[in-house]
Amino acid sequence: MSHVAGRPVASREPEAEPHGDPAAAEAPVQVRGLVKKFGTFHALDGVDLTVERGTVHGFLGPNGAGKSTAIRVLLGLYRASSGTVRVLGMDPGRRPSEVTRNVSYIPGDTALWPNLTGRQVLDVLAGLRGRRDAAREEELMERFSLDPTKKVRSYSTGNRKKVMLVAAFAAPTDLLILDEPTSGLDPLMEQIFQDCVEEASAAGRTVLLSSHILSEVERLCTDVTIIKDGVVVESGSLARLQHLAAVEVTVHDDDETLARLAADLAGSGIDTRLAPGESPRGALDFPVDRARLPVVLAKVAVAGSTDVRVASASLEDLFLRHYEVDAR
Ligand SMILES: Nc1ncnc2c1ncn2[C@@H]1O[C@H](COP(=O)(O)OP(=O)(O)OP(=O)(O)O)[C@@H](O)[C@H]1O
Repeated sequence: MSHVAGRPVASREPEAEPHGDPAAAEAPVQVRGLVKKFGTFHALDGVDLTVERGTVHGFLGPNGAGKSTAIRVLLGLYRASSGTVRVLGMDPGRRPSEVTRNVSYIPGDTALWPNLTGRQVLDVLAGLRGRRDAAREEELMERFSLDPTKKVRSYSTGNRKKVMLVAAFAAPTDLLILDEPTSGLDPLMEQIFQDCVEEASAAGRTVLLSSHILSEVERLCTDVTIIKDGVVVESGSLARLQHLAAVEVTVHDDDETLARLAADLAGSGIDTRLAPGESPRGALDFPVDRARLPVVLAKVAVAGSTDVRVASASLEDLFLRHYEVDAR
């Protein structure tokens, strides 16, 4: 296998879809009504997902929501039970090898060949793909501080992940599908990962990023899809979803004024999270639907409070809304 080390590997099969093809004009990932059953269990139950060209799209959801299953269908590793799936203009169920050759994929569980060195793994992966940017691989190995001469079995979890990161970012692909790519990375490497995603995006590459690290998604992603129990519960641009979600209102004043305001708001059905008889202790801090904000501000004005702050929901607020329903 090491015979291909350090030099470009010739393509053994024809390219999937040349650029300029009508397929190049459509969104790199288009999924409609995707159902994936394991026996009678619906792991995915009618999922729609569109990842537009050049975007970094966050794919979020609680454990067991169906993210990895959906990603495996995108790569042709699982067959869809029903629905339509197009990746780079191809049906991965019918052309799995062409899809995998043209997509940089980091699986959630990084099982590599234990007897190969990091470099030999990169050789194999590049050989399977049929195209390689060896100079970029060297640069990324340096940035991720990866010693490619060690055998995989001696690598830590983080170092195994780095081999996949180097292979994914260095490969000359237009689409990266990354399934929890930073699990096991230390904060410094996480930072380098984020830089690499931003560089990929700046170069016009499209990224689908499954992650549990909300700060990572908030920094990197333009769009998000949140999935739960195999069903999409939110999807769209992050800015729009944050706009539609509840806002957080904070009012500072003396306790007497705040207690009066809380009672007034409660009379209009707005819960300020202040239990009966509880002191506001200098601040009221509560979420409210954006549509009801004018009512809240009118009551704040009547109370005579002037120290008021309104903040958009964070991705965490958005996400926890769905988690909290789960916990009930
Ligand atoms: N090969 C399989 N056979 C049977 N059930 C499976 C299989 N793969 C996944 N599942 C089930 O499908 C559901 C979705 O799993 P999946 O791994 O896609 O979730 P996930 O969103 O990636 O979760 P996590 O965040 O924990 O990685 C789970 O209930 C899981 O147990």
